[in-house]
Amino acid sequence: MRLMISGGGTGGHIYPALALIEALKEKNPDSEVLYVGTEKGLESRIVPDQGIAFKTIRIQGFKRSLSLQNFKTIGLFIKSVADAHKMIKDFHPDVVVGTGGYVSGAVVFAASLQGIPTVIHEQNSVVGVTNKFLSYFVTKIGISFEDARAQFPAKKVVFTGNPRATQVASMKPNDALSKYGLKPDQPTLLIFGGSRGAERINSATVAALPELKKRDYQVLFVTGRVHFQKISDDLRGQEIGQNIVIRPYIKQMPELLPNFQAILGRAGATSIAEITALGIPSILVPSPYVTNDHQTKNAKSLVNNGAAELLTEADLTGASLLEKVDALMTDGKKRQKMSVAAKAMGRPRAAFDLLNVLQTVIKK
Ligand SMILES: CC(=O)N[C@H]1[C@@H](OP(=O)(O)OP(=O)(O)OC[C@H]2O[C@@H](n3ccc(=O)[nH]c3=O)[C@H](O)[C@@H]2O)O[C@H](CO)[C@@H](O)[C@@H]1O
Repeated sequence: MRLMISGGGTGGHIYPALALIEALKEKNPDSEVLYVGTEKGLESRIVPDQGIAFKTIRIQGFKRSLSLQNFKTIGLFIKSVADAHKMIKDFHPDVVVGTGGYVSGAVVFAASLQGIPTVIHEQNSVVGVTNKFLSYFVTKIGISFEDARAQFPAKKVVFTGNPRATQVASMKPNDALSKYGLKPDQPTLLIFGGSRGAERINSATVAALPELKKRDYQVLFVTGRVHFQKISDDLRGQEIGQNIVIRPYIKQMPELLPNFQAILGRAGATSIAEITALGIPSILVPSPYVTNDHQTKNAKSLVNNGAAELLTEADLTGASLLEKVDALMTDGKKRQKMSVAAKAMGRPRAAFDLLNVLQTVIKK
């Protein structure tokens, strides 16, 4: 198969694309893949690292309010569609896939204009702007939450789950924590705010550190690259504690994930796919800054099934974080229940189910 794929901006759009590529290479090692992203998005750091062919186009997002900038954006969109058009002509894909972000809008739209089979993948329960636009042109749409179905043309929708689930589901506990200076045999909590980090989760964690360092469990606190320097500066001279490790970003999240007894984090859709694939108990702090509050919806789908706990950003302080985390890390029975409930929601075959969708549109 010759696959052209595009997903950009944040990890939540990029990792599902990489997981789909991994599944394709497993089933069909001779496949050719070209990933199209932007220079500015996280994909320009993440994708070439994986040894995947990567090209960029320029694009920018629309402002939600009426703005002169939007005229420039329309100009850039037309140019980026033309650039994508040329890349498609050169690469001759059998299918073009978009996993979200503005860049996938230009690439998938250009492919559909050329009559090439196209598939988009929606990770969230509330559909993103780009995928909503593309849904009128594409051949098929893979979704990860049933709630998304009604927001798309019904005939095109296939429930696949999020391909990232497949990539992490097969991972077993291992000693990867030792690479970060943590003990593999000790209960460990991951605190992180999605692929870019979250300032409020970071500040609440920093406030809780003087207590966290006295605990029997370990904490891996991942700040997000942009926040790391400031946190390091703020903590300079303070004794952090042997059981706490602070990092800007984790490149090898799949191998680390099975080693956590619990996670405190945002409720981004790809994080949720990982949590449910592995059955990891979690405390979710949905970002209130995303379109239509979709992270709250993502989080509630777990909370309503007893798979996770909710901590709203409005209620998030060092003290409330500590209280929730302590309660979970010291109650093995509760974690066990949440783990079973979370795992029941997992979609470990998602990448292969999405791959099947690609194969059916190519055959057509
Ligand atoms: C602020 C924002 O717009 N967030 C959106 C973005 O979130 P975001 O990009 O944060 O995506 P998710 O939380 O869904 O996924 C983050 C991904 O990054 C990985 N990771 C994270 C940190 C790290 O150090 N290393 C690492 O590999 C995680 O393992 C996961 O695979 O896309 C999601 C999927 O469309 C949406 O649901 C979120 O609402």
